[in-house]
Amino acid sequence: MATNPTSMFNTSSNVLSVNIGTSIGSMVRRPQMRRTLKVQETLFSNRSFVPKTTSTFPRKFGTWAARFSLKSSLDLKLPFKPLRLIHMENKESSSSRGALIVLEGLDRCGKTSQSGRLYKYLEEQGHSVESWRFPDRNTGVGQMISSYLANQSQLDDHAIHLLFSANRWEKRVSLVHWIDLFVSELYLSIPVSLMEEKLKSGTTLIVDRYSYSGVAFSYAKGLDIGWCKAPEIGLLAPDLVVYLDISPEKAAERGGYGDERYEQLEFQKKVAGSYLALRDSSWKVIDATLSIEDIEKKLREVVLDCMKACHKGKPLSQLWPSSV
Ligand SMILES: Nc1ncnc2c1ncn2[C@@H]1O[C@H](COP(=O)(O)OP(=O)(O)OP(=O)(O)O)[C@@H](O)[C@H]1O
Ligand SMILES: Cc1cn([C@H]2C[C@H](O)[C@@H](COP(=O)(O)O)O2)c(=O)[nH]c1=O
Repeated sequence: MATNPTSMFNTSSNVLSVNIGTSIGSMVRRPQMRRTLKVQETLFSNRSFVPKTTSTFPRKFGTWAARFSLKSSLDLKLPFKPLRLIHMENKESSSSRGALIVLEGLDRCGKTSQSGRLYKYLEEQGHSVESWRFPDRNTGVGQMISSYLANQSQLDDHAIHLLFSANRWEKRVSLVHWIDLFVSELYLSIPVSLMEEKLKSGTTLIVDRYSYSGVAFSYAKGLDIGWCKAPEIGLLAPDLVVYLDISPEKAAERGGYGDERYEQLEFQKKVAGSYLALRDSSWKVIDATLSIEDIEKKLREVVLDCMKACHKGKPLSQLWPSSV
């Protein structure tokens, strides 16, 4: 039995498969479970809901329950058999999509300044673009992270690592799509990947820090690199990672340095070493000690190239590109 939820689903096709029988059966019998079901389905979200390797007992029970519930309890005359698969073709072509651009680097290297400038430029050029950042401190998980970074709370290194990762997973899925199953109170939620959906609809995402920060900072604390990467597996892989390269000493001279937990020279030196271990073919390195304007120019070049490739049909992929 697969242990990684994402590995249980067919991610290569643009088809959504929903085992309606099982879901309706459970929902009709125990309406209070509807919320739970949605959460479970959200956790297992991807292109197909039906795990291929799960035990058959719950599925068969769900089938029976669906038939029993729908025929006997409610005596509903539904225009479909209780158990069937819905195949929803995703009309959005994978050929013309936005790019997932990630900015990485040591604290104070200039990511936020460059994200803002890049966003403004792309928007002015008429591109559909959004600026994201991790940690997203607006969510419940993000607030715990923020309090930890501000030294207002203490957490085990593994625990904070998992919170950072959870903060990325919670931005991956949004429950915005619902299918009306012809019965007023019965709704089946279709989890939609927030990030994937945006990219497929043509929006380019500029993301200030991503999984690479997650691994680099925890690995710098001495945690096992494979362990650090594991919770990131299955998140979308960036199309481009721009590493803003600055020495820890120079970064420490910049304004605002030292405000948060990790902004300490010796630790940042270790983080710089961790980043080196993470570089792969999706990375471009830009000298972050250049003027803001020069960095901006170089950044635009690599970003526009990447956006062109995505527009032409470069497929989306998942982390982690190399073996853990
Ligand atoms: N190229 C640059 N040259 C000199 N100073 C810069 C440059 N880029 C940014 N700065 C300054 O460095 C400081 C940090 O910049 P910024 O907030 O953009 O970095 P950051 O990487 O987002 O930081 P953090 O990771 O700590 O949030 C700011 O005071 C900013 O004005
Ligand atoms: C995403 C992420 C971040 N961190 C660290 C890196 C920084 O020191 C802070 C975030 O600060 P910012 O000013 O908001 O960029 O958190 C981390 O350790 N793990 C992560 O996944």
